Amino acid sequence: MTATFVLDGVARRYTVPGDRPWRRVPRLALDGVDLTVPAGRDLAIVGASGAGKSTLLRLLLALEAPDAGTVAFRGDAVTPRAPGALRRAVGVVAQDPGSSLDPRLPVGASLREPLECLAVPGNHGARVAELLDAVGLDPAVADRRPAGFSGGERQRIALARALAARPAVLVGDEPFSAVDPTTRRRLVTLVGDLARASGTQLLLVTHDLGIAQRLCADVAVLDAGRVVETGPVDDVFARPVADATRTLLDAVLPVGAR
Ligand SMILES: Nc1ncnc2c1ncn2[C@@H]1O[C@H](COP(=O)(O)OP(=O)(O)OP(=O)(O)O)[C@@H](O)[C@H]1O
Repeated sequence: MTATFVLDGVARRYTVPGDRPWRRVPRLALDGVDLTVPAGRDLAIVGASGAGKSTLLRLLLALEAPDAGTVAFRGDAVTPRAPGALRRAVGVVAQDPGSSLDPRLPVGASLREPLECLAVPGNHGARVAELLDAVGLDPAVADRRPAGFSGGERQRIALARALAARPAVLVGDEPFSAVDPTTRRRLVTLVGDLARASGTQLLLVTHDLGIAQRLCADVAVLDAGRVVETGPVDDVFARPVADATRTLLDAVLPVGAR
């Protein structure tokens, strides 16, 4: 079966302010990344702050082009100019639900948007009600604007929006970080259940190794712009090979210990 994503020798360079106001220096956010995401295998991308995780997602989503190397989605090269089938097949949920929900629109209209943009057949009103119900909200709230919801509720709505057009792949950049631990636990279970029910493949960036293990079969560890370890999440966490993986595992605070 064709892999969902294949990255081959991908590099991404930004220029950032240097030691003088007029100086700009290059910073390599991704440095020769080779990564294959097989179809049907949920993948967590983990790594320290600044390792390049969000940059990797932006390239996978064809929001930015690599400076070197190629990104392919289901066998076809993707770039911002030629995203191909990517936009239709992938739902995206960001860390900050505010960024995916228009504050001026009632949430029902926000949920309808992807259905209309992608000309999804069927009754959109009924689908919106079904989505709100699936994420544990009363469909009657469709008339309210995002400001009328808590952070956790907004994150649920953002999730419903990302799943609205029944994407083959759900890409999330820290989608559970903006909520309290109880809501997070509920959302993690919800995402797992919804993804399983609809056969949606998950591709998640997370700092939370527990979430990575709970939701994903595989993990890729990023360090300083390189993939330093990949494999089944249980194996990698039980027998880490890369120093960066060990450092991440050592940093997890066990509850109950002092
Ligand atoms: N638009 C940009 N302009 C300049 N530098 C950038 C830009 N985006 C990312 N970088 C730099 O590239 C590197 C990787 O950033 P990225 O956001 O991908 O890391 P990350 O692993 O997602 O970090 P975090 O976990 O803190 O979100 C960092 O050094 C960052 O400062």
